[in-house]
Amino acid sequence: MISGTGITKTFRQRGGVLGAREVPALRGVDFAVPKGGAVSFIGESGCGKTTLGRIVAGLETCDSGEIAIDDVAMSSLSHRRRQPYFRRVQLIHQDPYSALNPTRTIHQALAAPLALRTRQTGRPRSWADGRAGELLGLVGLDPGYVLPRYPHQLSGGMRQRVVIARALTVDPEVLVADEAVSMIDVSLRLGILALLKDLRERLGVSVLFITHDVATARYIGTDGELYVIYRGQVVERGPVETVISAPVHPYTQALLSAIPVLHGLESPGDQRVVPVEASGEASVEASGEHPDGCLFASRCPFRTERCERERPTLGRDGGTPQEHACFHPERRSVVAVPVSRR
Ligand SMILES: Nc1ncnc2c1ncn2[C@@H]1O[C@H](COP(=O)(O)OP(=O)(O)OP(=O)(O)O)[C@@H](O)[C@H]1O
Repeated sequence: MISGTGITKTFRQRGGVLGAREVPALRGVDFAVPKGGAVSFIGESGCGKTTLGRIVAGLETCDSGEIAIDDVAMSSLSHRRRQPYFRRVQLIHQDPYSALNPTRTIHQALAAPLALRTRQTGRPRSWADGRAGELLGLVGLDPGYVLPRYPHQLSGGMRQRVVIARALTVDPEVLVADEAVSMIDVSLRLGILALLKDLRERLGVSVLFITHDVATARYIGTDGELYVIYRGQVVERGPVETVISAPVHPYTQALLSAIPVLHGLESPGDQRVVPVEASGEASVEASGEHPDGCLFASRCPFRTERCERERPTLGRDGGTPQEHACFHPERRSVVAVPVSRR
């Protein structure tokens, strides 16, 4: 079990005509990934998803807040004593090509972490060779074909499976999948998602899934939780199906309404929510408009004077089944953006 409380991170960006500026990437994020569970974070580009994934995997530190692994607060440990805990959390990047050394065969890529694991667990050296084949089989690859090859000799989907196999060498308890299928050919994506789902079931590994795509979040964990993140703040959180079928925060509604559908197949609805702008950077720039108010106020069609003055926090006000950070939570029909069949 891994959890985060009040995770906050601000980056200082240099350069540009305005000189240095502070970019709040995460603003007090709370989360919990139960053992064997699936939690998805969804939001537009720049909302802080990758930063959160890196903090959870121990690759980045937060400015304030606490990460706890199996109820042990990471801040209470020295850097060295933290490492065995963070080893239980493995990050799977979106780009499987850059994650693998192009000058090493897959056998070599797996041999190093397996040699370490062999020493840690006191197993005989011969165990590592057998384990490499076992792990490749587990992720749906033929070891005889894959082991002697270099990354460029494999397809994107196969490379991502190798990256997942390498993550499994240390027997992790949590996989953090950051846009794990976004750089893979569309035809191969479903296979990788099915694999992550299968690993959850077979190995009991938890998955923290980071995506901008509602459909993949739904696929990975229909029994899990969905966190909708906007400019570093969680604005809606609840069971995946509840949040997707009955979103109450206008941002979630806008995010869902931005899903294109073919003419004639739109969801029925009577109230249109403004689609989300493509650029997260643009919304960051808009932050000056309501410095103390709701982060979404400047783009929200339902804002009131209170929203511009006060920032809502995550809670269940209004009797909704899911948590939300909105003064006007309401189920509104989401009308997907129609696109032409041609
Ligand atoms: N190392 C860094 N230095 C400065 N700013 C950063 C750094 N990493 C992230 N940021 C900024 O923090 C904000 C959140 O970035 P992050 O990559 O976490 O978002 P994201 O939701 O994962 O976006 P994307 O889907 O485009 O990767 C962005 O405004 C980004 O420009």
